[in-house]
Amino acid sequence: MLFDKQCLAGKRVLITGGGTGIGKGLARHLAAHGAEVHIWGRRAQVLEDAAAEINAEVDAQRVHWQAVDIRKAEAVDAAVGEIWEKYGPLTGLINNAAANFIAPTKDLSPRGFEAITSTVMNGAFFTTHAVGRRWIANGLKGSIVSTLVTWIWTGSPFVVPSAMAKAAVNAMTMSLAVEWAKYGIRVNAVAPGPFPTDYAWKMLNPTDDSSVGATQADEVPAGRFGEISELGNLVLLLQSDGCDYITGETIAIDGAHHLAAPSTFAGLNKLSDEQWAHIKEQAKAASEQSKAQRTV
Ligand SMILES: CCCCC/C=C/C(=O)SCCNC(=O)CCNC(=O)[C@H](O)C(C)(C)COP(=O)(O)OP(=O)(O)OC[C@H]1O[C@@H](n2cnc3c(N)ncnc32)[C@H](O)[C@@H]1OP(=O)(O)O
Ligand SMILES: NC(=O)C1=CN([C@@H]2O[C@H](COP(=O)(O)OP(=O)(O)OC[C@H]3O[C@@H](n4cnc5c(N)ncnc54)[C@H](OP(=O)(O)O)[C@@H]3O)[C@@H](O)[C@H]2O)C=CC1
Repeated sequence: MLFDKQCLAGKRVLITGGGTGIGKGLARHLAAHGAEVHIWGRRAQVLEDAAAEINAEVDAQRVHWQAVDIRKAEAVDAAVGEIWEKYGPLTGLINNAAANFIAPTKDLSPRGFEAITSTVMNGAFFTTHAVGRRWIANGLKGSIVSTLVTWIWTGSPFVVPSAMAKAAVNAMTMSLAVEWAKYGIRVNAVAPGPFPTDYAWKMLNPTDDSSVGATQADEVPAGRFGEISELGNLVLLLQSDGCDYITGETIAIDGAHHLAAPSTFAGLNKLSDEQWAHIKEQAKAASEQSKAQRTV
């Protein structure tokens, strides 16, 4: 293990979207290094199972969960208040929850645009605001890390609402780093390259036709996908007290994918309307399955 197993003892970190994929991996990594972790999502059973699995691994009740839809500002504020009252102040926040699917922009409906942007942009703001204003009111320092994507630098066709909303969270990162530095609140972000996770790959690569640069390992200069423990180590460093002078930064962790430029969905330009209809059908079936499990 690169870091001491107790290096995050005394830390209390909220991870939105912490019940699956990268968020769950980060919850596991931070809990394995001594942190108390709070995970959010909209499916109670998924969260309960994730918390139980990690708690069993660390042999402690270190992961707690709440079913929260981050698009609802009041619910976000109430849930953060509940953490403060029941457990104590958070020391860190990871804005990780997201929604996304590939689609030709000309065919996007306003509701499709809103489903993605309201989650990524509004959700990250509501959560940051609910946590940050409590830190400021209580005179506490804190660390915010948002999970972005390298499209904040390159843009990407076929995922325009995601690229726009992630760029907005990048702007929030730089802006609040300046506004909140005087309170000891650090605001950073990570921009992962491809780290295959179940749900993201159902949304971003649902058919054989949709296998292009952004979701492939062969064009990553490092020659492989990212591993969640690597991302975990970076986030751990940003959540620790070891590098307090880093703020306002978005750090790419992508094996140089975006510098070599195959990191977007440009390869989807070749698809026909029929192929897109099939992609939509597959991605929507995956969404419906997960929506049937939502409890909020
Ligand atoms: C280099 C590699 C980079 C990889 C970067 C990864 C980035 C990611 O963010 S991956 C994250 C993937 N995870 C998720 O998306 C998890 C959350 N997802 C969901 O909640 C659903 O899948 C959702 C995105 C569809 C949103 O659900 P909800 O808010 O309940 O929205 P609705 O189902 O009501 O749909 C709203 C609207 O959107 C249209 N729509 C849904 N799916 C598609 C699709 N695949 N293609 C086109 N349009 C879609 C849907 O039809 C609705 O519009 P209207 O028909 O106009 O009502
Ligand atoms: N995987 C990859 O290669 C990359 C991922 N990223 C980013 O990493 C993060 C995690 O993605 P990944 O793990 O792959 O995908 P997942 O789909 O597994 O994670 C998204 C999480 O967000 C939660 N979520 C979505 N909408 C809401 C909402 N309204 N309120 C609360 N929670 C919500 C989902 O849970 P539920 O649906 O139950 O609410 C889910 O747990 C995202 O920000 C993504 O953009 C960035 C670059 C690359």
